[in-house]
Amino acid sequence: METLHIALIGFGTVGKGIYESIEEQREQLESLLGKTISIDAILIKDGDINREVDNNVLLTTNVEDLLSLPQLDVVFEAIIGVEPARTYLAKFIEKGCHIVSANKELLAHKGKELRSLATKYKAGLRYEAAVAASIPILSTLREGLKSNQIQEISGILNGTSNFILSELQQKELSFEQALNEAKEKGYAEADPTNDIEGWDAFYKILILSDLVYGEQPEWDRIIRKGIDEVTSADIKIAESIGFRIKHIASLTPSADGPVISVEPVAVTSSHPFFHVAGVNNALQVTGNLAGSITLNGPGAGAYPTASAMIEDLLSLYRNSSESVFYSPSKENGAEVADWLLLGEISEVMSIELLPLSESGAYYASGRRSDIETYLEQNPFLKLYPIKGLIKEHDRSNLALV
Ligand SMILES: NC(=O)C1=CN([C@@H]2O[C@H](COP(=O)(O)OP(=O)(O)OC[C@H]3O[C@@H](n4cnc5c(N)ncnc54)[C@H](OP(=O)(O)O)[C@@H]3O)[C@@H](O)[C@H]2O)C=CC1
Ligand SMILES: N[C@@H](CC=O)C(=O)O
Repeated sequence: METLHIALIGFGTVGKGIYESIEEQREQLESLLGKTISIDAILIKDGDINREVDNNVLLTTNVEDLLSLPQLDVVFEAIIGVEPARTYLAKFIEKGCHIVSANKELLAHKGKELRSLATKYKAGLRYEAAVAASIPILSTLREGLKSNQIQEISGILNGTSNFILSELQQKELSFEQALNEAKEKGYAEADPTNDIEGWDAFYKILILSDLVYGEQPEWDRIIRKGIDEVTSADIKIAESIGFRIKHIASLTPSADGPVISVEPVAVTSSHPFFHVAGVNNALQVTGNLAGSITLNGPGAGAYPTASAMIEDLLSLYRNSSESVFYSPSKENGAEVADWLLLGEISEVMSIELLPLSESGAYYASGRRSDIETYLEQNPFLKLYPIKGLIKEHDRSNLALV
């Protein structure tokens, strides 16, 4: 049988997960590929750490050692940030190697450049793991919803944030304790700023925007908030009146291009994200023909991420197209939305607020810009968009709480 020569860049949570998963599934993979697999080399940063890998694998801190291998078919990249990953991948693509990456920061910034380089050098570039780890959202969009116009994608896209919010909701833990647990489990990035400030979900939704609409909005026009300002008190008040706070990224088309928001949202029990707990991610995709489809599964961790990357490896040896583009209609989606406001009202304004509890929770309906104007005069109020249905009888019931 022919041999498929592989190298790994990065041997942390994800890199190790890929190595172990290939060993675990070797027989099945080789039978699916019709080739034997050889992991020839691994690039790491710290040459002093002892790594449990086969003696035949070249462990190196010098990328040139990988570039000078006599044959290299596929490079798995799992390091952090744009550089040096971009420079390394460009060199491998120029050699005609296929790339499988999990690096969402790199792909949000440089995906377009790498995709055109890959086309030029006839190399495959896959990155399913970069968005929602094990959930096959990119292949669902590419392969399963090609004939649809995608009207909305919304998702819980950061496993660490969902894990922390769930822990705060279910247990008497501090934010720091929950974050430390997420680090220990390999969900959070080494520097978790990207997770808790919403950057990680921001990069992921940008990758989806590129894939579905062929473009990204201007970054400074995107609302991006993390979970760093969500308190246990917010979570408990919301819970007591039937809401759950979730960190959600949304993508919709508009006449002016894609519109994105990334922020904590109050979801009602009717919404499919209400019960998405722990490290799980979920995506709701609305297609004009298919209607709304929800996918739910592990959004971080060694093996869920390795699963997506190994599926990418298999897809490289099948024929499948790189992207699905759809031109949105000229109509913008409805701008009026439902809002949950938590906190103290200092100045009354001409906006209808429905009290939802005695401990400072209010419902409002209106345009974001109007509500935000209201907030300028009421700095002690926090705003959460609501997702899920609010029926009239729910509103009056809640008002009595
Ligand atoms: N953890 C997860 O659940 C998921 C992570 N991802 C993405 O996968 C990537 C890797 O994440 P993760 O495995 O968690 O990160 P880790 O911090 O666990 O591992 C990073 C690895 O990259 C290596 N590395 C860092 N810089 C360099 C460099 N310049 N040259 C060579 N190797 C380098 C490190 O080497 P050394 O060991 O020597 O320090 C380490 O092995 C990130 O882009 C992340 O966003 C995507 C989906 C899920
Ligand atoms: N740190 C990320 C890892 C997966 O992308 C997360 O928590 O979702």
